[in-house]
Amino acid sequence: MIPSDRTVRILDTTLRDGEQAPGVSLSPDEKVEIARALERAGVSTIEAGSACTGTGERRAISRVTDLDLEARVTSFCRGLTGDVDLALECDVDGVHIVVPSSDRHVEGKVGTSLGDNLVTTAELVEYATDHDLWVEVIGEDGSRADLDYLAELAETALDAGADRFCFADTVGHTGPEHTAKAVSRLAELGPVSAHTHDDLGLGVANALAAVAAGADLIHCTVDGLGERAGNVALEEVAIALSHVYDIDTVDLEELYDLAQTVSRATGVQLPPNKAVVGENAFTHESGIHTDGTLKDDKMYEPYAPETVGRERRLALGKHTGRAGVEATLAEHGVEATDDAVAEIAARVTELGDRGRRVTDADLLAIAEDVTGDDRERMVDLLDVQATSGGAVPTASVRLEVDGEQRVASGTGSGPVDAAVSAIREAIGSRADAELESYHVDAVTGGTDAVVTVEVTMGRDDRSVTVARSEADITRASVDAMVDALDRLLATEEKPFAPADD
Ligand SMILES: CC(=O)SCCNC(=O)CCNC(=O)[C@H](O)C(C)(C)COP(=O)(O)OP(=O)(O)OC[C@H]1O[C@@H](n2cnc3c(N)ncnc32)[C@H](O)[C@@H]1OP(=O)(O)O
Repeated sequence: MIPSDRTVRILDTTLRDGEQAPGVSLSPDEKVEIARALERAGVSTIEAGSACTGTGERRAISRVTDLDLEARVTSFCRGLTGDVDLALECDVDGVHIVVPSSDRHVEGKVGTSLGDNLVTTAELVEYATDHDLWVEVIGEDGSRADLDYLAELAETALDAGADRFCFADTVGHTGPEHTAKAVSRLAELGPVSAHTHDDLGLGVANALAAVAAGADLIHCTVDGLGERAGNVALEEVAIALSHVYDIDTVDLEELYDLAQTVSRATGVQLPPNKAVVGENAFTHESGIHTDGTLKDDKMYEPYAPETVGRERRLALGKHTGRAGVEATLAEHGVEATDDAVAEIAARVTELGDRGRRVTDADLLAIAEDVTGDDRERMVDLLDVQATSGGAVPTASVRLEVDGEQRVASGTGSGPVDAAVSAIREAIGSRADAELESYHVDAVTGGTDAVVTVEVTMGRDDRSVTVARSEADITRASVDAMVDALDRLLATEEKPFAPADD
C-alpha cells in the first residue's frame, strides 16, 4: 500500500534512455521542444542526454541547459571522471554516474573487481560533488546484483556525498517482490530512485513496488520509449499514482500533448491501445459500451479523458449498436426514426463484418440510403492533376463548389500537399477546415499497391472521417479530403464566399 501523503517525483529520461531506442535520434531543436514540454508537465529532473557521446550531443544538452528551466537538467556519465568533465562542459545541474553492480557487469563488462568498483565509485562521487554537481549513482543491473553488494555500493556512494542511489532493473528482468525487497533495503541507507524497463511488461508494477518500498524518484520516459521494450512510461506511472493512490506527480492534462510531441519528434507511432495516450484509450465502438457511456460517461472509463488532456470519441464498426448510431448521426445533425436507426445499425454491422473500419462518411451514406433523403453536394471533385519530381511539386484541381466550377493550383512539399493547397485556394478561406489526421495504409503489396487514405477534417466543433482506396495516392487523398469537406459544409447555410474571396 502506498499512502497518499507520499511525495514522489518524476525523472524523465526520454532525451537519454528514450533516445537510445533503435532508430531514434533527436536534433537539438527537438530536444529543446521536448524539454519545454516536460517542463510544462512539471517533471522534477530532465536527463538531457549522454555528454560522453560526442560534440553534437553536448551541443544539444547545452541547448537544454541554456533554457534555464525549473527542472534539474542532468547528463548520463559512465564511471569515468572524463565523462563527468564532459557533462560539466554542458553546464548541467547534475549527473547520473552509472557504475556496474552485478558480477556480470563489474567483471564481464567493465573488467574491474567488486572491491575496486567501490573505491572508484567513491572517488567519482567526490569528484562530481567537488564540482558542485547534484549526483545520483545508478547501480547498473542492480536487479541481478547480489543484494548485499548492491547495499554496500549504495552506502559507499551515499557516504561519499551522492544525493541518491538508483535501483536499476536495467534489463527488465525482475518482478515487484524482488524490487520491493531491494528498494526497502536501499531506502534504509538514504534517498532511492528506481529505473525500470518493460521487457516483461512489468515496468509499471515494478515502479509502483519501488514507491511502496520507499523510492521517491521514478525514472520514466514519455511513451515508454527506450532500449529494447522500453522504459516505464511516464504517463502510465503518473496516472497510476494519481488514480489509484491519490499521489500527484506531474500536470496530467499535459500528458497527451507530451506524448504527441515525443511521437512526432522521434517518428515512433503510438500503438492505438496504449494506456493514457493511445488513439483508442477513450474511444468506444461496441454497442453495449457506447450505450452505457452515453447513459453515464463513467460507465466504461476509469477516469475522464479530460484528466489527461483528451476527449472521448465514439467509433463505428462491426460492434456498433443503435445508441452509437443515433449519437453519431446527431453529431452530424441527422435525425432518424427508431426503425431507420435500427436498419442503419444493421448495415453498419454488415459493413464492419467485411473487416472494414466504418467512417462517418460511410454512416452518412448509409443513412441517406435508408431514409431516402437525397442531399446536394456542396463540393465535388471533377479533376485533379499533380506533378512531382521537379523543383517544386505542383497540383491543380477542378471542383464544383456550390454549383459553380472553380479551378485552382497550388504548390507544396509533395503532390498531396500541393493538391491540398489547390483545394484551399479553390474553396476560399471562409469554407476552410482543419486536417486533423491523415493516415495512409498499403492494402496490397507491390509497386501497384492499392492504398487506403483515411482523413479526419474538422470545422468548428465537428469532425468527419472519410476513407478512400485507390492505386493513386494523390487521387485517394484529394477524394477523401473533398468528401470530408463536403460533409462538413453540408449542414451549413451559405458557407462559401464569392469566387473572388
Ligand atoms: C543501461 C544503459 O542505458 S547504459 C547507457 C547506454 N548509453 C550509451 O551507450 C551512450 C551512447 N554511447 C556512446 O556514445 C559510446 O558507446 C561511448 C562514447 C559512450 C563509448 O564509445 P566507445 O569508446 O567507442 O566504446 P564502446 O561503445 O565500444 O564500449 C563502451 C565502453 O564503455 C565502457 N563502460 C560501459 N559501462 C561503463 C561504466 N558503467 N563505467 C565505466 N565504463 C563503462 C565499456 O567497458 C567499454 O569500454 P572498453 O572499450 O574499454 O571495453
